Amino acid sequence: MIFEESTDTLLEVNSLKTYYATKTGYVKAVDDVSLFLDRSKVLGVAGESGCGKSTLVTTIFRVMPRNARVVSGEIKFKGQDLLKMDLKTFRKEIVWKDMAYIPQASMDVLDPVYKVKDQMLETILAHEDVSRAEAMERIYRTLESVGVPQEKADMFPHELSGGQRQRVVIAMALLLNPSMIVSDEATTALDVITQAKILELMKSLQESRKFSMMFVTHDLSLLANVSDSIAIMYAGKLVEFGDVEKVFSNPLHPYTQLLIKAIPDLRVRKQKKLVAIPGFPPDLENPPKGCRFAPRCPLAMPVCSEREPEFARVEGFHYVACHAVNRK
Ligand SMILES: Nc1ncnc2c1ncn2[C@@H]1O[C@H](COP(=O)(O)OP(=O)(O)OP(=O)(O)O)[C@@H](O)[C@H]1O
Repeated sequence: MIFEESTDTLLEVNSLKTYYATKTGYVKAVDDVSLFLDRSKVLGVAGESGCGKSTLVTTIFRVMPRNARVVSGEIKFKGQDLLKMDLKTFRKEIVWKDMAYIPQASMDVLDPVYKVKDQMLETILAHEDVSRAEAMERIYRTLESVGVPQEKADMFPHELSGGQRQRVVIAMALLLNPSMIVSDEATTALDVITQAKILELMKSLQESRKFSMMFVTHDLSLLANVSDSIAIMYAGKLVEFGDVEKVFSNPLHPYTQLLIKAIPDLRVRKQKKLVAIPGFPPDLENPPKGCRFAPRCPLAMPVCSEREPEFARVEGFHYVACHAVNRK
């Protein structure tokens, strides 16, 4: 799928399908997803747990579980299909250097047996031909830019608080000055105040350093103030994609509408009753025919359980896959 709205494309995911092989069949975790991210922009990706967000991210970084297969599609980064690159070259030339990853669990990146500075040093020296002294200088500068005092560099990850560890992981991601940073539920494990601080830090770093960011979360409310565009996933499918203002002010897909209704309004003291979405996401090994959201959809029509809705442009940079919207 070609998106005309992309003016300065950095990342382009085209018709991507990533399935997991199981004893009984295939879990269609990412099933024909297309999206893009422009340079110096932020793309927010949201959806309930199990909708395929992490599978999308691990496919981009080629760190999928062993039973995962890319069935079809391409992931173009700076015009080059990452899935076709030799894995060794990809790891040496692209990962960390040009695109970095901040996962939910900081300990997935930080090795507990290395001091912070030694891990950071290794990351720099594995990719760049610089002296140790230059590398150390950069480590201290980067730690400072994320609000971690230099002396913490001598500590082991377990000696830091959860928030500090997450800041160190952000510093790791920044070390080689990548063009894109992907954050997968990077603030989820933190308390609400630390979460807000980390989010603010990531946004200010993105603005000052001008990298592109893909921010993945199950919490749509986090995306309103940081994103330029929003992609909503449901059961392995992209159901809505567009400019952040369009998606928040005029959500078109019934699933997006329900997600937005479920966001508490912090300005109101007495909360109206929050709307929980009834039912559960489908089994991705045997997804329902037609629209995967139809069994839970308040607007479902007979056609919805017959035919899959087309992912189509509604107006400007705003796409949706819904029979009810697209037939209007
Ligand atoms: N290794 C695996 N083998 C089989 N199925 C898997 C595997 N990993 C994930 N899945 C399934 O693939 C689907 C998508 O999972 P994924 O982790 O990508 O979703 P998610 O939106 O990131 O959820 P969460 O936020 O809970 O991680 C889910 O149904 C999940 O159970």
